[in-house]
Amino acid sequence: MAPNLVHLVFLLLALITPLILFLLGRSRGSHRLPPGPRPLPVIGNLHQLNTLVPHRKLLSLSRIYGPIMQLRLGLVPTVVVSSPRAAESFLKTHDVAFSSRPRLEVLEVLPYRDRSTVFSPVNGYWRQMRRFCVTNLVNKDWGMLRRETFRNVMERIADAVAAKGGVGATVDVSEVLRGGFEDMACRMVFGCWGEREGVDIGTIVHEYLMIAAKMNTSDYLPFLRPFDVLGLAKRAKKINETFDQVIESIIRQHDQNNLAEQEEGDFIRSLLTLLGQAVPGSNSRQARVIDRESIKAVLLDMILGSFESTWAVVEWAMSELMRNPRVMECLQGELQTIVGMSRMVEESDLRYLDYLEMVVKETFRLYPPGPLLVPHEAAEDTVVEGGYFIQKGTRVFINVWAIGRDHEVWKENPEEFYPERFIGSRVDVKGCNFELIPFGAGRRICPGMNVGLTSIKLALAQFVHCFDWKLPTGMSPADLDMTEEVSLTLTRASHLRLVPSYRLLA
Ligand code: HEM
Repeated sequence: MAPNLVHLVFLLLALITPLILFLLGRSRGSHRLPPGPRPLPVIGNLHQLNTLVPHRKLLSLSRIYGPIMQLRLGLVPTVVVSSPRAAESFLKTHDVAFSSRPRLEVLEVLPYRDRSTVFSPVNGYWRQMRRFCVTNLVNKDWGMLRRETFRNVMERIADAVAAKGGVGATVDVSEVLRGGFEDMACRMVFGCWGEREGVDIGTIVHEYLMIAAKMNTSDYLPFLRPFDVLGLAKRAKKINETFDQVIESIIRQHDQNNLAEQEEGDFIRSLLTLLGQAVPGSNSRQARVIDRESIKAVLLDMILGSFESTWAVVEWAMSELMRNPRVMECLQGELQTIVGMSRMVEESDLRYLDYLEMVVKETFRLYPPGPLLVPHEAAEDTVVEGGYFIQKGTRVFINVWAIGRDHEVWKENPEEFYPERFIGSRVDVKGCNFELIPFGAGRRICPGMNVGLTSIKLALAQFVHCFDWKLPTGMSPADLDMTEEVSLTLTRASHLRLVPSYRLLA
């Protein structure tokens, strides 16, 4: 678009926005809106979130304006929730009203956009597909796969150590973790390894998460949609074509074989048995029957959900253990006592590893993989905690990252990695204690929570039990770079590189 036209559009909006807002304000009657920073014409508070780490900026704003804070991002009213009590009001007391999802622009270019369960409103289609995934994927017994995956990962590390004569090999822990978890996710969801037709599925997933996480101007200033200002729609189209080719080839492979001879645990084959089934309560935008697009959408949902969120937690936990040798020593001591030094950790050991449990909770508190959850949207006008009025259509961010640092809750030095804070505490991560909700809570709580948690615990236990770890020569714990990168997932910006040595008896 010619620059003059863009200026004209902005000028017009600058003139009419106050009027629209005035009219919207009148229709709220006497209700009280949450406090928040004053928005600018047209862009609202978008300029305040122009950062790579919006959860941090939102925390500092909430310290000024309170745990329920109203912003205007472009034309979209947005509420940010930053305390356990406020989160409970949105995700439990008014769960029905806030379980919807906004329609993001990048989704519009996906051919199966209306079939995604992650971005579907709460309806019959969402319920049916989510239930199906829980029964046929998430609740399956993945013990053997996990055992094999982490045994392979440990062997790869041992090979690296052996190649250097037993000492001094530097291992890219981030890369090893990512590889192991991605292969495991691909085998669970697709029944194949993470590379397909020369395409690395992990790279596709990362690109999707990066695109979905960008503060896309067109989502907030819808009149800019035709111009794809940040080029995100173009990127989404491209990555989608690649994903579609990969997923078609995987489905065809499962399709060619006889469906009657269904192998136990083959998720795609189970999904294919749904083809043509009617969807209860489907709306006009979604499928009335389950079709091939629905199957692809669900596969994309599951692979997006299960990739980065898992390995990122182990990566952060290992980083904190390197910065806190005392905690590492306690954890290794527990493993030595409970598991012994002559074998690797088994899944059946996990229930006895209380200190490991606390280390994992502490990692989730400081590094929740989804720092703002997936955005929710108000499906109806609602009055929440504190008597604040939340208008239908308001976008809702739950700042889980800020809740994990709430001074009112985590009184003893919230910034410190201190697993012992959970001794004698009943707080867990499963969505009932709103001070720690890395998986969300309520209707939209992560369906992959149990499988994710077990994989994380087993991976971390193996890393710490099978090897001793040092920082590369010349580096002290304080030198470790802890800079964050946010796609939809909070990961380390730089790879974690460490030097392992054998720990278990041969
Ligand atoms: C440590 C591992 C994981 C973490 C921390 C995590 C976290 C989350 C979070 C925060 C949400 C959004 C909740 C909300 O909007 O309120 C979510 C949703 C979701 N997760 Fe996970 N997740 C993990 C593992 C998994 C796995 C292994 C799968 C699949 C097997 C999965 C599949 C999904 C799906 C499909 C949704 C969308 C649910 C919906 O909108 O109804 N996640 N997850």
